[in-house]
Amino acid sequence: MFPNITPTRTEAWKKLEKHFSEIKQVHMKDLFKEDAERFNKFNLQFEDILFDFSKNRINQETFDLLISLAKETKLQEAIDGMFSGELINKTEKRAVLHTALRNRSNTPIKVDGADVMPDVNKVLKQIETFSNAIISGEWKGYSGKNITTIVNIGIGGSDLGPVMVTEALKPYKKENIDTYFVSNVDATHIAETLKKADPETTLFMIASKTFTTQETMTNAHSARDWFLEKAKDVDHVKKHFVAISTNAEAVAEFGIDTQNMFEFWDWVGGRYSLWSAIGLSIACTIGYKNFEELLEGAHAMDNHLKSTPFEENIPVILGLLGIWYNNFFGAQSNALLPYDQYMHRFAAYFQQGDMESNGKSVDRNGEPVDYQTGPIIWGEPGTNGQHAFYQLIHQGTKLIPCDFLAPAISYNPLGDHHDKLMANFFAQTEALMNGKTKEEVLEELGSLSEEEKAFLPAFKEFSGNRPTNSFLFKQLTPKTLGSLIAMYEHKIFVQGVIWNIFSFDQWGVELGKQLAKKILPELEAEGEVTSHDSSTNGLINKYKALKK
Ligand SMILES: O=P(O)(O)OC[C@H]1O[C@@H](O)[C@H](O)[C@@H](O)[C@@H]1O
Repeated sequence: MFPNITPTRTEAWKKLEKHFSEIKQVHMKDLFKEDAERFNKFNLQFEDILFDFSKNRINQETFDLLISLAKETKLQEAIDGMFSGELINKTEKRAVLHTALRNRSNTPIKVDGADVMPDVNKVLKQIETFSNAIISGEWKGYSGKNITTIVNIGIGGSDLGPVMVTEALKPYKKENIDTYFVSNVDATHIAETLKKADPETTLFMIASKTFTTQETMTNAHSARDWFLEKAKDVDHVKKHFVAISTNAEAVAEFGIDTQNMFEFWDWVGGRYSLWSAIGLSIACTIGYKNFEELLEGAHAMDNHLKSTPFEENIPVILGLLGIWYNNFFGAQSNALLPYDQYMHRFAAYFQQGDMESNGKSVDRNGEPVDYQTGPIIWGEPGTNGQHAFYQLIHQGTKLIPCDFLAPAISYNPLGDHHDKLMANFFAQTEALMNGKTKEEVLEELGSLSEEEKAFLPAFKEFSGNRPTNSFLFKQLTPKTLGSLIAMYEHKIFVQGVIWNIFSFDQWGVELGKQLAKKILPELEAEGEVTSHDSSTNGLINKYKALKK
C-alpha cells in the first residue's frame, strides 16, 4: 500500500521544528571552520557525478532528522510501489512507470497483471529502425529526396523534454538533420519555423499523448495545409507526418497512417515522457545509440534510488534538503543554474517537471494541506544569470536555495573560456556561503573618507549563509544527462511522497482550457459579449473592436 502519512504529524517533523529554532542562526562559515571533514561528510559520488551538499545549512543532526522524516513517511514503500506498477496516480487510476521505459535490465514490470516490457521494447525497436532510416537517408520524402528537417509539433511534456535534451546534446547532433520544435498556438511559432523548411525534405512529428491538445492539433493542421500546398496529393502525407500518441483513433482521424504511429501508454505522464516515443525527435537528431545511452543513464539513477540507503541516496537527499528550506526556512523557490550553455533549457524543463507535479494544495485524502508544497523552479545558465538576477540571490530578502551544475570538460575547448566559467561557478557558491563582513568591507574601503566608510558598508556587506548544491560531472554525455534528469525526477517524487500529495496528475491545468473553449466562439461571433465578469467582458469586447 502506498503510504498516506501527514508529514507534520511525524515525530521527525516535530524534532526538525525544534532543531530548526536552534540552527537557523548558525552560519555555514562556522560549520566549515568547526569541521575540516565537512566536505567529505556531505558529498556523494554517483558514476561521473559529484554531488557536494556541504554548503547547506545543516549539521549531522539535521541530516539524521531529515533521513528519519523520509523513513517515517515510508518513502521506501512508496519507491517500491512506483517501480512495481502500483496505481499510485490515484486520481487518474494509473500506474507511474516512466522507469519502465528505461528499464535496461528488462526485468518484468506488471500493470494489471501484464508485463509491459515487451511493448516497451517493441516501440524502442520501432524508434531505432525509424531513426536509422531517417539519418541514413533510406527514408525518402514524396519527391525522392532525403529528410533534412524535422519539425516536432507538441506542447508541455510533448515538447519540453525533447527541446531540452536536443539542445543539451547538440555536440551529438547528426549533421544532416536539423530539428525544430513548434509548441505555441501563436501562429508566429509555426510560421517562423516553416520559413526554414521545405515540404519535400521535412518530416513532421505530431507529438501528443492525448492527440486532442488544442495547440498541437491547430499547429498540426496548419503544417498539413502548408505541406499539401506544395505536395498536393494527400497520399504523400504518410511520408512526411508521423504521430506519437496513446490515442490511435484520433491519429487515424487526423489522416496519419497508424503504421507511422509510435505508441506510448497512459502510465507515462506527459512531463515524464521524453524516454518514451516522445523521444523520437531526440533519436532522430542524435542517433538511436545516443538515445539509448540517455536511457542507460536514467536507468542507473533508477537503480540508485531503488536500492541505496537513504543516507547515500542522492535524489532522496536532494528532496529532503528542498523540504528543509521549503518547509522550515520558508524558501519559496529553487534556482537551477547550469554552468553549461548547452543546458540552457534545463530549468525550463523542470518548471513543468516540478511545478506541474507538486503544485498541489490538497493531500492524498483530499484535505487541504496546512504546510507548503512544491517550490517555484527557475533559472538560467551561468554566467548570464550572474549579470541579471544574482543580486537578489546574494543580497535580497528571500532565501533562494540554488543548484549549480557543470561539466569539467567542455565540448568547446576554446582558450581559457571553460576555466573562466568554472572560476565563476566556484566563486559564486563560495560567495553565497561566506558572504562578506563589515570588517572585510572596511578593509577594502581603506582610502575612502570617514563619511563614506560610515555610509557604504551597509550596502556592500553580504550576509552569506545562502545554501547551494553543487553537481560537478566529467562531461555532459547522453548517459550523464540521463542520470541528471532522472535524479531531478526522483527528487520531485521524494518530495511529493513526503508532502503526501499526488505528484502525477495535473487537474490545475484544466479550468483555463475549459474556459478558452467557451470563449473562442464568442470571439468569432458578432456583437458584444456580456456573459463574464466586467473585466473579462471589457477585455474581450476591446479585443473584438481592435482586431476589426
Ligand atoms: O501530450 P499532450 O496530450 O498533447 O499534452 C501536452 C500537455 O498538456 C498540458 O495540458 C498538460 O498539463 C501537460 O502535462 C501535457 O504535457
